[in-house]
Amino acid sequence: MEKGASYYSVFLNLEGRLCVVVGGGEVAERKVEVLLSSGAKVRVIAPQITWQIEKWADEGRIELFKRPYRWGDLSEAWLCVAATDDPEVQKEVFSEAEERRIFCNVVDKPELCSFIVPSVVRRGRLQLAISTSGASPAAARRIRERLEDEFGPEWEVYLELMARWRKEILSRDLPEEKRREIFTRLAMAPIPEWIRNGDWHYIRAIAEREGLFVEDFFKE
Ligand SMILES: C[C@@]1(CC(=O)O)C2=NC(=C\c3[nH]c(c(CCC(=O)O)c3CC(=O)O)Cc3[nH]c(c(CC(=O)O)c3CCC(=O)O)/C=C3\N/C(=C\2)[C@@H](CCC(=O)O)[C@]3(C)CC(=O)O)/[C@H]1CCC(=O)O
Ligand SMILES: NC(=O)c1ccc[n+]([C@@H]2O[C@H](COP(=O)([O-])OP(=O)(O)OC[C@H]3O[C@@H](n4cnc5c(N)ncnc54)[C@H](O)[C@@H]3O)[C@@H](O)[C@H]2O)c1
Repeated sequence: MEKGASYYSVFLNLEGRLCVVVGGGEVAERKVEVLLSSGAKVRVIAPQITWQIEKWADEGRIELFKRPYRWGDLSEAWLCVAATDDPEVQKEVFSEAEERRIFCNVVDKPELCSFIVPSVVRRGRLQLAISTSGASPAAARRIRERLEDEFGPEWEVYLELMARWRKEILSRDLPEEKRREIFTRLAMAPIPEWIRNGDWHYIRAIAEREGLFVEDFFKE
């Protein structure tokens, strides 16, 4: 059985960092969209582009070089994506990336990728990233759809609440063990379910028990 790479999962902070996408078709567009939502500075290099990529360029959200890729285009990049329909160009982009030690996603060749992109469920600060290590992108999508049903929008609210409580608890002068006990108690409570059902009184009760504040969080 073909084994493939054993990938290392990370969450990159791309805020303000240049990411170069070579190619401007449907797949490039999908990759650009995710890069933009991660705060990356995006440069697209392609002679033909989708209307959406054109629109992002017109709005100044991305930089667009409307021409074929040439060696040197990756010089300032932190990360790149090769999303053309030309296998030769894909190889050239990958070899420039390797030479410059820039991570490169070659969308039609998992063997050439130095990183691959997961399927993601996003709920505010929660991200569930799913990968099949390239075995089946369609299966990754299916798993995402199942997780989307299980982890609804209430998880965004829940994590805002937990982040706020965590900050408050950390500001108390408590021994680490005590703190951990509180975090565990809060994490074990079915708070997302209560949020979903609008059971604010349960949430208020658990907060009060821990001496936490919720009044201005839920505007009923
Ligand atoms: C997760 C997601 C993120 C994203 O693209 O940003 C993603 N592909 C998605 C969807 C998707 N891609 C394809 C289909 C059609 C069905 C099918 O072929 O299965 C569907 C399903 C659909 O569109 O419904 C076709 C396809 N994809 C790749 C190849 C080449 C090959 O495998 O050889 C071909 C054949 C091309 C052809 O022959 O024409 C390769 C890759 N696609 C990956 C990621 C990486 C591995 C991810 C993993 O498995 O862990 C990897 C290795 C490289 C990379 O792109 O990073 C996104 C899910 C979005 C969502 O959640 O809905
Ligand atoms: N990874 C994935 O999720 C996934 C999904 C579907 C398809 N694919 C594969 O990804 C590839 C791209 O798919 P698509 O539908 O976006 O293709 P497409 O035909 O819509 O777009 C190809 C793009 O490549 C550009 N291009 C061609 N030569 C170039 C060059 N020398 N320099 C710069 N840009 C150049 C074109 O201008 C065009 O914008 C295909 O090989 C496809 O099989 C990958």
